[in-house]
Amino acid sequence: MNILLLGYGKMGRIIGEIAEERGHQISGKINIDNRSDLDQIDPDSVDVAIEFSQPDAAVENISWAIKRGIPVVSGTTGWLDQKPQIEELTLKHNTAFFYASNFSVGVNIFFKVNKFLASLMKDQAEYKVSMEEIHHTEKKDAPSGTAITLAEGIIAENPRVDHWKLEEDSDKNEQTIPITSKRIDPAPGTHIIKYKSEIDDIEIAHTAHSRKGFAQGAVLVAEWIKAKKGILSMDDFLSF
Ligand SMILES: NC(=O)C1=CN([C@@H]2O[C@H](COP(=O)(O)OP(=O)(O)OC[C@H]3O[C@@H](n4cnc5c(N)ncnc54)[C@H](O)[C@@H]3O)[C@@H](O)[C@H]2O)C=CC1
Ligand SMILES: O=C(O)C1=N[C@H](C(=O)O)C[C@H](O)C1
Repeated sequence: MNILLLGYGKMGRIIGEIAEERGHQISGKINIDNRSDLDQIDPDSVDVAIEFSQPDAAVENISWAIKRGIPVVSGTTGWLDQKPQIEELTLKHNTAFFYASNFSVGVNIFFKVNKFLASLMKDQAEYKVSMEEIHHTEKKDAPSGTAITLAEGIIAENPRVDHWKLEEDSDKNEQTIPITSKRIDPAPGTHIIKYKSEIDDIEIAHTAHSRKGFAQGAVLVAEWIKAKKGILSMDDFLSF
C-alpha cells in the first residue's frame, strides 16, 4: 500500500517506520517547510493519507487529500470544531475519513472502562469526578483530545455532570468535570480519572510508555480503511 504522511514530526516518523516494517511504501513525507512537494504527488498513486500535523494545519491537510479522493486517517487533536465541514467534504468526494483522538488499543479499552465506571457512579452523588492529563512540553493543545473524549464518555453516562473545563478556569460548579493539564517531558501521554468522596477515592489511569501504540493503531486503521467509504471511527474498527 502507498501511504502519504501529512505531518512528519514525532508521530509521522514512527508511523513511517511501522508502515515500512509492515511492507508499505511511503509516497511522501509532508511537513510545514515542504508543503509544495504536494504539487508533485500523483493522487492516483496514493492509497491512504495519514495525517498527524498540528491543530491549525489539520483542516488544510485533510481537505487536500479528501478533494483528491484519497481516504484519510487523522489523529491531530485540537481542531474538531471544524470536523463537520470535513465530513461534508468526505461525502461530497465519495471517499473515507477516519478520526480518533487516540489510536492505541489500551486507551480504547480505557475509554470503555471509563464509561462503565461513570455509569456505576450515576447514583453516587457523594463522589466528585475530576481528571488529570500529562503530556510532553511540545504539545500545542490542552486539554488533550483523549481527555476530551474521556470527559464526553462520563457526560454521556452520568447526568450529574454536563460539561468539562480546564482546572484553571473551573467554575467549581458540581456539574463541571475539572481537567488539569500538566506538561512534563518526556511524557507520551497519561490520563487519570478520579472520583473523590469524604470516605474514599477511586482512580483509574492509563499511561503510555511510548508513542508506539498510537502509531501502530494508525497504520492498522490505514490498512483497514483502504477499501472503505464514509465517516468512520474506532467504534467501527474495533470489535470490542
Ligand atoms: N490520535 C492519536 O492517537 C495521537 C494524536 N497525536 C496528535 O498528533 C498531532 C501531531 O503530534 P506530533 O507528531 O507529536 O507533533 P510534532 O509537532 O512532532 O509534529 C507535527 C508536524 O506537523 C508538521 N506541520 C505543521 N504544519 C503543517 C502543515 N501546514 N502541513 C504539513 N505539516 C505540517 C510540522 O512540521 C511537524 O513536523 C498532535 O495534534 C497530537 O496531539 C499525537 C499522538 C497520538
Ligand atoms: O500530543 C500528543 O502527544 C498526544 N496527543 C493525543 C491527545 O491529545 O489526546 C493522544 C496522546 O495522548 C498523545
